[in-house]
Amino acid sequence: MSRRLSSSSDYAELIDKYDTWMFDCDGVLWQGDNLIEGAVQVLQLLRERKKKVLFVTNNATKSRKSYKKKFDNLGVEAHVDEIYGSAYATAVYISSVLKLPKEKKVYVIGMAGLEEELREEGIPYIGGTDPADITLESFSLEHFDLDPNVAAVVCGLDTTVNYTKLSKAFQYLTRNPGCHFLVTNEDSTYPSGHGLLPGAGAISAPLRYALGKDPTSIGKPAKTMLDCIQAKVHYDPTRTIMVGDRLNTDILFGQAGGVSTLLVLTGITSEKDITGPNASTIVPDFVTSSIGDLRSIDK
Ligand SMILES: O=C(O)[C@H](O)[C@H](O)COP(=O)(O)O
Ligand SMILES: [Mg+2]
Repeated sequence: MSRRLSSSSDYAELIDKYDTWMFDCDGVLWQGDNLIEGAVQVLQLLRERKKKVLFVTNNATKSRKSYKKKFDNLGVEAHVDEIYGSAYATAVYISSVLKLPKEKKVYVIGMAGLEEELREEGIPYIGGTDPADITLESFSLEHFDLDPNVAAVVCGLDTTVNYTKLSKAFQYLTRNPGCHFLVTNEDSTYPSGHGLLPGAGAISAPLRYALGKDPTSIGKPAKTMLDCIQAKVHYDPTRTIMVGDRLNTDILFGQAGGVSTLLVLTGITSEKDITGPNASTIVPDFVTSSIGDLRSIDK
């Protein structure tokens, strides 16, 4: 049973109990470019109390550096080494786990953030934002030159996905022996500033169906994301809390990582998902309406 938080003493107790705060982004700190009310003040009061603040997002459209710009633009204090995105974790997974030979490259279904993190890790790639692939022309297999050096296909949230990208990815995954099928994350939906949109999981779904096989998923709740953080940050899991808006990514991620979990209802998950006959079997430790609620300790 989750503990519902509502009073300023509840929040004061919570803040005293945890030294490291892992924050999901979409649906917790913001929706699109709209900040959640009180999010900035809460991050400030945690920093004033010398708490470690980390940002752990499945959104692969941005790199850590472009996220830093978003934080700056929104007036939220954040540092690149506090930001862990699935694009970064995917690039690190390819360089440190797959260790592709240097002549090998990745075919990308995804956006600039993913490409930037691949470049940062020195991983060559094709596809992605290449205008040749962002086309409404019908795909011609007859004129398609298969690149034998493509050793992995990576699929993330891509608002320019089309039949050409899916077809090229399908060719590499079915014709290049041992070609790895990776997805940055599997979120079914994305909480934009104007409502729900299909998520990264919906972008890779056609490929999974066509291939009849599941990819390796890097983002939350996968351990690969936690490995990425633990490689850089020391924290005590018993004094760490993961704050998220999605049960099957953020809360499962926290539970798998042995840290406590706080669910907020400003994003994907709503009251009906956690109460009543159809309540999820994923049960967070704590629930509160919004991250902004924690401001009440200062009142
Ligand atoms: O479709 C997606 O990629 C997700 O909806 C989105 O990116 C989730 O981001 P997060 O809530 O983990 O910050
Ligand atoms: Mg979220």
